[in-house]
Amino acid sequence: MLEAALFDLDGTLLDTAPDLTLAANALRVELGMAPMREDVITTFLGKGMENLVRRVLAGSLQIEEDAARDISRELDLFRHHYHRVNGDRTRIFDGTLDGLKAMRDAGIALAVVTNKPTEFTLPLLEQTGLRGFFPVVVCGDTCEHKKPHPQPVLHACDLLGKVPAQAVVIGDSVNDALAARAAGTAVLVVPYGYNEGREVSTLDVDGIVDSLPEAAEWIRQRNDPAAAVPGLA
Ligand SMILES: O=C(O)COP(=O)(O)O
Ligand SMILES: [Mg+2]
Repeated sequence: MLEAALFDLDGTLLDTAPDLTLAANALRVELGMAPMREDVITTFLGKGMENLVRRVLAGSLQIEEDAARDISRELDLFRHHYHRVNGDRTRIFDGTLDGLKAMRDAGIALAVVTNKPTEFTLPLLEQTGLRGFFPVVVCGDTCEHKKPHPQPVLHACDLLGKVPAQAVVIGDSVNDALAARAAGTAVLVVPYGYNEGREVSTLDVDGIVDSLPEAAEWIRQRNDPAAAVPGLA
């Protein structure tokens, strides 16, 4: 029985790419680099803020192996720019509210599991009116590891008092899929988010749902298979 749904934030609940692009380009311009297209920067999202800044500095999804290079100054600059615009052009995806309400009404415990740092996540959830849905919010700096590591997923399950077999991760990317599989939860993905430029059909998941109401229906049928097959009930 699925009793908990763990939501990715960027690309699943909220379309945050426009604000992240503004901040990324403000950083590039400040450092004397040309701004980049939003659709390209959108492919850099998913593995957390430090990875994003390394990709933005490299202008490429592939960052140099020199991942040890100290970028604390650039991270501070990015943080400053992102705080200035965070939320301004962010919008809630169609279906987010209806899907969350359907799951809440069905008694499903809801959590956010995002790679976005806490300092940007909580204001966004407040501003968009989503905070009240989530008794548990696990951010990119909550645990030692981020998605695709299973730790934040397992931590959210713990805080909700559920075991992984009772939970489904609902996300948009390879990072959600890998974290969920490693944690032992079910996993659904939406096709409208950010998957580092790749089709979600390439991912190892239990299902692709077009919207969060469809995810709520998937959970309902999974919990009550007879309901999906009239006549067998
Ligand atoms: O911060 C990121 O890189 C992406 O955040 P997400 O885990 O909510 O998609
Ligand atoms: Mg995401």
